[in-house]
Amino acid sequence: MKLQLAIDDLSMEEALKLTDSILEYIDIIEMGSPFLMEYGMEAVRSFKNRYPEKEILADLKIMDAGFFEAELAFRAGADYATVLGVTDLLTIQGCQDAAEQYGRKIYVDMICVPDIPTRMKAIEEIGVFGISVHTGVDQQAAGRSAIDDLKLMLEHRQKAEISVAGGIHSGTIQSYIDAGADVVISGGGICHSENPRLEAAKIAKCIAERTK
Ligand SMILES: O=C(CO)[C@H](O)[C@H](O)COP(=O)(O)O
Repeated sequence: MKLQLAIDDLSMEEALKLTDSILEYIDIIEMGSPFLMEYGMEAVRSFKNRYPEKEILADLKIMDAGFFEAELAFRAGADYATVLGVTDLLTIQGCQDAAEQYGRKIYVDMICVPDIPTRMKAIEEIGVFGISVHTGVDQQAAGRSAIDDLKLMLEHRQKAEISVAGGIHSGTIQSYIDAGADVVISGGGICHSENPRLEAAKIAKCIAERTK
């Protein structure tokens, strides 16, 4: 089980300082969608250069032009790019083609997919590396959590890795671990904690105990 730090709404300076301070606890560094809107692919290049031993995920949430947009991320050094599960399967296939050409990986973000089991089957046929359960920030504000969708996706997965995001922090991580996610993603839980290093350490400790 891996821990993915999502960097969404920090400045570049804040993001580098925070990442430096918690590096030992994280496996994947996500360049979040708002962070990429602010800094573009230069953010991916900078983070890959500074942390070559870590995996970098570009959360592009691709909706169209799958090959072209995924290629932008891979050329900048991303190990993973994301595409939306609600888009056309041709777009997801384009992303997968780019991943195969560059030797990298795609995660399909299932935010707002109405019929998860049916869509998962079609997505798995494309052969993507991973599928993400995602309860978005706006959905979290309306009181939703990702745990039920995670359980549903784990029930229906064939071989894709499953990651989960949606307001996860040290107080809620245990249920996601117990359910059996392959990757847990924490953004605001770590980045907006009063003590991000302590928060990341607590999450990493729960994960380490599970994998003992
Ligand atoms: O993709 C995202 C928002 O669209 C976030 O990166 C993801 O939801 C993780 O952040 P948080 O833990 O704050 O929910």
